[in-house]
Amino acid sequence: MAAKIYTNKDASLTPLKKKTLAVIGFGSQGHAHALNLKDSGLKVVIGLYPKSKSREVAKKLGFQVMDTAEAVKAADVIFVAVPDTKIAGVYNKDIAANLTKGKTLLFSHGFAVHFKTIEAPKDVNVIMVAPKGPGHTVRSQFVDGKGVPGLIAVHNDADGKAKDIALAWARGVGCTRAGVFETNFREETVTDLFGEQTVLCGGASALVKAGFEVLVEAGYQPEMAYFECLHELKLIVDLMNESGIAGMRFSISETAEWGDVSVGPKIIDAGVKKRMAKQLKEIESGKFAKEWIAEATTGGYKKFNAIRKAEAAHQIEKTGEKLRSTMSWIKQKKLKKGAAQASYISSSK
Ligand SMILES: NC(=O)C1=CN([C@@H]2O[C@H](COP(=O)(O)OP(=O)(O)OC[C@H]3O[C@@H](n4cnc5c(N)ncnc54)[C@H](OP(=O)(O)O)[C@@H]3O)[C@@H](O)[C@H]2O)C=CC1
Ligand SMILES: CC[C@](O)(C(C)=O)C(=O)O
Repeated sequence: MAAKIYTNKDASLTPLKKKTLAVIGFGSQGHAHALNLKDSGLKVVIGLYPKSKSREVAKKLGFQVMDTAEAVKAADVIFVAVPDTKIAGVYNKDIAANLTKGKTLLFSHGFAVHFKTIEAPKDVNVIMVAPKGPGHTVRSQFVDGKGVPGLIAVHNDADGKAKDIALAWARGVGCTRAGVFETNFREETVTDLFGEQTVLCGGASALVKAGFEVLVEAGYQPEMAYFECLHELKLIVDLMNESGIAGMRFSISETAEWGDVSVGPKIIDAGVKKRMAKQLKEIESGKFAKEWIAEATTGGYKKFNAIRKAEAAHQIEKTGEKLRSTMSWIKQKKLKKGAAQASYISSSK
């Protein structure tokens, strides 16, 4: 039997009405869920650590901001919207002691629960609502009357209401406008990590940079390389997003389509698939998670920060900044991780 896709008609906000919802963290996902739930008429408070720069941003948007432990105490549903490798620290310090019977712990990615960096008590619901899109898009789509599709999962159903609460949250943040699919924490965690590493973020950016470098190293202008390998990628992916690979091929020239089907598989060949399958095993075995947790904790982000610095200095970024400056409809963002990310948002309705 085909899996059910839940839409607005299958999801009621009632399980969350007259409840207090705490969003812990006000970054990419946190700010989007908080604003969308508030605009859906629900009561939301924000939990943050004392020195967070996001406290002011959240206050200006009309939220009551509390210390994390206080927000957990006050809430019926607690969305842990902090970085995956920090969840255990926040959980042990501020959440565990205040997580009394009947509360619901909610995640938008299964990393901490699946890899057991935390273990919640049995008398608490543990659920997931994972929008399949970046937080800033979860917000901008909602404001436009749309929504990004999402996944729900129930890890622990303490009171028999866990799935209804997950569906209500998915409705409140706009996911049921697009369609919601039920999964489990393992499947979401593994497929999400696989997608972002090999195709969406890791695969796509490595492919774009490789194409850019080949053209520039062969003497072509960086502006040409940027248009061909990065700018137009979005336009092509938009067509795939609207109507599949077939829809994209419908719009491109016959010459491009022949190049696509005859040359593409020689570039992304069996070797790439083999390495993708190997990476899938490393995700499944927990090897990736173990190494990433070590880098983010005992490693102090040393390797990660060095790579971030080198990547930001790549010629493609300077070329892009110059070319995007004439396209006023592309927002010019000053990107700084960890500095009140929520301030890039479109505001509350
Ligand atoms: N980014 C995305 O679009 C997606 C993220 N997810 C998941 O959502 C979760 C959150 O990720 P993301 O939104 O990217 O995170 P961000 O890095 O964007 O934001 C994290 C937030 O947590 C806050 N924070 C850090 N430490 C603490 C603490 N001790 N107590 C309270 N708040 C704290 C940060 O504070 P400050 O503002 O001061 O930095 C920030 O507001 C993760 O589980 C992630 O996997 C899932 C799908 C997509
Ligand atoms: C593709 C990256 C993502 O998995 C996402 C936006 O869904 C993430 O974790 O940020």
